[in-house]
Amino acid sequence: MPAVRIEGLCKDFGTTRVLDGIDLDIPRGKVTCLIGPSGSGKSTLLRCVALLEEPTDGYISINGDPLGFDRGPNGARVKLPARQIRKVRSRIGMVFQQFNLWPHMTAVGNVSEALVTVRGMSRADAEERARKELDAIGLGARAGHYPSELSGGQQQRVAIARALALDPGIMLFDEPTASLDPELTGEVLNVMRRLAESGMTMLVVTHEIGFAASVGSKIAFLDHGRILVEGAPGEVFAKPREPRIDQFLETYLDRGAATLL
Ligand SMILES: Nc1ncnc2c1ncn2[C@@H]1O[C@H](COP(=O)(O)OP(=O)(O)OP(=O)(O)O)[C@@H](O)[C@H]1O
Repeated sequence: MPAVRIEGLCKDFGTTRVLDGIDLDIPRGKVTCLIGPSGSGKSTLLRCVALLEEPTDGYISINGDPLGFDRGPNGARVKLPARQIRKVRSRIGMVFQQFNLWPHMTAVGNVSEALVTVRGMSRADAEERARKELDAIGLGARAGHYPSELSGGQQQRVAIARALALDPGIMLFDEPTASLDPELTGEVLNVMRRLAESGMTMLVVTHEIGFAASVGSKIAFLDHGRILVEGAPGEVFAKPREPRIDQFLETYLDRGAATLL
């Protein structure tokens, strides 16, 4: 059973259909990357899996458990009760393009807060756990620093530690390096690469084609709300390619990635 199964997923904003019947399995313990032109629906798809957007139609399941909606009698689509939704949703961690750290809290405060408020841990236990998470991503020495005292790359690593502290089974990343200067991108990608090596199930929206080609075991190329091509990097990027993928690569391919393809 895949970690995440997406079936017939559709999302409309007003009269515009942004996701148009997405079927995708996210394998357990692997990295799946969503790539595609701007506006193709990548973030919307990820946000539906995180339940930050309510799908207009279709189904998502996490380890076989329905997320948000289930099939009811007579094939009707039934919204699940809030408590059930929260339980399945709690297995998912998410990292955004913007780091969204609390400015008035230190790194350790940012990582430990949800452990206290959501998981009910004591403040002392939560801070001990937070320090371990920060150590693991090389930020142990910055535990007492405020976000304004950290670089963008360090702030994003704190955001990753914050998500990991809640022990998610699946991590979603929405263009986590898009707001970083190129010299800070590498440190965040390295943390993600190590997380992948540890066997974390990851779904990553990225324009970092080199990362997708080297770390992703599955790539889904979205175009106008549909999956145009899906497969291992070797299949998706093999020549001759879909003309839409060629066009996309011309726009986004950096020199580092060009040597990989
Ligand atoms: N809340 C919203 N209300 C209305 N339209 C939206 C909303 N969110 C996204 N859209 C539209 O849905 C389409 C897909 O957006 P989405 O952000 O999912 O694309 P994307 O592939 O992630 O793009 P990018 O690479 O630029 O981030 C776009 O046309 C966008 O304008």
